Amino acid sequence: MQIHKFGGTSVGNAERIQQLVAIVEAERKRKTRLVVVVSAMSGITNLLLEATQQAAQGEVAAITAAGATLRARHLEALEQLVSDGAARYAVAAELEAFFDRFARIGEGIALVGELPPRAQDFIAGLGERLSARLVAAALNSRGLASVACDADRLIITDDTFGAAVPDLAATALATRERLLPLLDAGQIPVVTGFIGATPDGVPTTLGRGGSDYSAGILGAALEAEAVVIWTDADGFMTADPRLVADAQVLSHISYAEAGELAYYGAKVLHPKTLLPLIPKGIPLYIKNSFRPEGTGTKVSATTGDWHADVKSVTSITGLALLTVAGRGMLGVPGIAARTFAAVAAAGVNVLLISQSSSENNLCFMVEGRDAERTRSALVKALSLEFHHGCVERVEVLTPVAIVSAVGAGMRGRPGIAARIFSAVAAAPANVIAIAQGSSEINISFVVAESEAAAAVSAIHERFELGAKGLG
Ligand SMILES: Nc1ncnc2c1ncn2[C@@H]1O[C@H](COP(=O)(O)OP(=O)(O)O)[C@@H](O)[C@H]1O
Ligand SMILES: N[C@@H](CC(=O)OP(=O)(O)O)C(=O)O
Repeated sequence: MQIHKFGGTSVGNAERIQQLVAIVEAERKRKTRLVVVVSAMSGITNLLLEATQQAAQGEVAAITAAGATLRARHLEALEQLVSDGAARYAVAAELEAFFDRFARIGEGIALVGELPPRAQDFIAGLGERLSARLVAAALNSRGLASVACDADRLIITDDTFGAAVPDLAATALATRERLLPLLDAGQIPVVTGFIGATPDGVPTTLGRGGSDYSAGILGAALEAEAVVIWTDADGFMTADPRLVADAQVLSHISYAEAGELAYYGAKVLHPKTLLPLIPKGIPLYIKNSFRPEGTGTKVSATTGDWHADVKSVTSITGLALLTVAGRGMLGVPGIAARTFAAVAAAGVNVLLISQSSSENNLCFMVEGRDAERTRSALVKALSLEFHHGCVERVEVLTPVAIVSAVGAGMRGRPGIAARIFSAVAAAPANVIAIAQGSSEINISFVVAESEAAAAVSAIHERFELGAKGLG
């Protein structure tokens, strides 16, 4: 049994869904038991969230406008995908019920002028409920028996709306109980990615981009033999192909390498996807739905791509660097603990940490949108340190980017950092802060956002990642 997940671009319109059907048909010939996981059509999650946020400001017209786009995109695709009138009518009626719920909840939000997290999560996951029905209808009209399944009856989570944490044991039970009979009956379940529900059935979401994670969770629950992520890139590449024209596909990398790459900006995979798969040793494949004949990338416990050092360079932009500084910080215990406790209490995610060895400067990276909130939380939490003069400043530098060089072959090999930083200096790009984990498979550093692309290209070139052609 395999899980095949299709991202927003791969279900973005009728033509893309036809391509999905062709892929599933070909895979079905190789494997009888398949589970399909789908994201919302590209742009739909943003449309839904932006409209409800505007509604919460009292702009009810935003709901009407978004509702019209939602309806047009899905009904137009349905029209092209299902020729049988009765079948189309039945699916259209299901979709209409969701459009109606969106309008009613949206109007309610505008009326009360507030967007409760619970309502936000329900709205955020509507796109997946719609696309799952479209995809199942398209598969059925091609003679591939399918049924749309809402994951709020499969993936059981806590109630952290917007970033819900799955209960893997409860999920395995629910998923096996509901999906195995469908698979036994020769059906293809088409499961909504991104969404789950609390044990009492309140819908949640797994975090933006979380449909990949859904595929990983379902893969582990069903003990799949493989999880395949269909996206719009050929696989994990030596760099983002939008930044480096001669980036190459990596044919086989390890879970650890893929985890680092995903965490540090390779958007082809949500960083949490591998977590449920690793303990079970289930391999994951990334493949391009625009070029299904390509070999893609295999991700497993071992690494097949032999490469002596750096394998891939990634970057994340739109970040801010916060620095807590003061000459009096030297030898004062607990400043780091108080700093990060305050950051955690503000609900802010830290992407990288670096401390100068003289201990008078501690810096870390957060998303740009969290910068001001983090700064004020720190000024408040460190008020005693300010008072005693051991902390003198909390500074924000933005926009900055993290650039990361990743490769299992970097471990224990001297001279890699020197080659990375001489390439970056020649780019030219100025390195603001550096971090290396003790796993030694990743060196990350901070540059001004405007210099990130040049730094990525310079490392890619220095390590001959384009020319060599890995794998
Ligand atoms: N190292 C990398 N390897 C491959 N793709 C990358 C890498 N870094 C960034 N990307 C980008 O990630 C994009 C895929 O992410 P996304 O559009 O979110 O996919 P989907 O909608 O299918 O979930 C690719 O188009 C590619 O430009
Ligand atoms: N639709 C959701 C979940 C998702 O994973 O989408 P995609 O696979 O298109 O990145 C989002 O936009 O966050």
